[in-house]
Amino acid sequence: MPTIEVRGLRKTYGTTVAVDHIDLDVAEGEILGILGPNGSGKTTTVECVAGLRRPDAGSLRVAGLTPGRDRDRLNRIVGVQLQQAGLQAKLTVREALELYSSFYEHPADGVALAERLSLGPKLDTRYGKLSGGQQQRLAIALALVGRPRVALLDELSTGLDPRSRRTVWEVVEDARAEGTTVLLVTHLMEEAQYLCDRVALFDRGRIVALDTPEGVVSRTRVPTVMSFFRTASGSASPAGAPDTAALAAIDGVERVRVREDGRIELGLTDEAVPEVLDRLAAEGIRPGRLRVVDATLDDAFLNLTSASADGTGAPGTGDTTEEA
Ligand SMILES: Nc1ncnc2c1ncn2[C@@H]1O[C@H](COP(=O)(O)OP(=O)(O)OP(=O)(O)O)[C@@H](O)[C@H]1O
Repeated sequence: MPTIEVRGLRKTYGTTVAVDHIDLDVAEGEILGILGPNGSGKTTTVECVAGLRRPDAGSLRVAGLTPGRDRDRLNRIVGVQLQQAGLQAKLTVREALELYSSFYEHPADGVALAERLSLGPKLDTRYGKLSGGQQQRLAIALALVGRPRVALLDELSTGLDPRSRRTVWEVVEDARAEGTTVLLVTHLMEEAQYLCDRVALFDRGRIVALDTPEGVVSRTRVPTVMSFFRTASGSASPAGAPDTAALAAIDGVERVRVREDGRIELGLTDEAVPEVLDRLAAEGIRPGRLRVVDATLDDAFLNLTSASADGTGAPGTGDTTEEA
């Protein structure tokens, strides 16, 4: 039986449908990441799983318990990190850790966890006096200090510097190694790729892909990304506006865009790469600083989700720059 089971979840706020028809299983010991554009329903889903919001329809089970109904029992086995921690400003780091440890049967050593997250020197500092990054790390420590069976982490490392982020990832990995099942929301593709066994890609309140990070990437019809600066043959200078329509017409080319820095980027099949090079050569264009790389989760995200934030764009047109 999955540790987290979501079936047919629907949640509306007035006339806004935040999520609809969400089905999601998280296996014991799994780290599942939720990705998606702003307003696609990620936080709403996590808050429903945490029992903080009541769904309009659907069913939820967390370690055999029903969020909302079994609140007290759930609070003893679930650790939650929300975007707004909602801690009292006067509470010190040490007091907060002690308070949260007291909710659980077998908590970790809170001071050691704080030290790991570089909060050792701040143990006697009040929450309200911590920097944003320190508050964020404390929220993560509080979510994990109880060695919870399930951790729900919303925007785990948003706003953290690269070193802190890496430490946070290691802390989450260690929690999983001790048996914690993790559902996390992230905007960082690197984080999803590093940490998550599977990712659920949300778009406009629905799941549009649910697979391993590699599986989601392979689902886009463009396994390869080729990019270059357009320079005239024998010259290093830019050679004017590119004919993106001609490139887009090549068989196997799915997407062409001109990035802000002028780099031309194509999403395409492997087979189309020589075709594109031939076309450029025929037109007397020398591709400058040519890069041909495998598509990443970033590319899949752009390819599979709506163009604009908050779900007003059409699916599959992930770029806001020029599109051919
Ligand atoms: N308390 C609320 N009252 C009214 N509408 C809400 C409320 N919370 C969320 N919404 C709306 O529900 C939709 C989903 O919001 P949600 O916060 O779940 O998205 P999200 O994917 O977590 O977004 P973000 O990446 O910006 O955090 C959005 O249209 C949002 O405006």
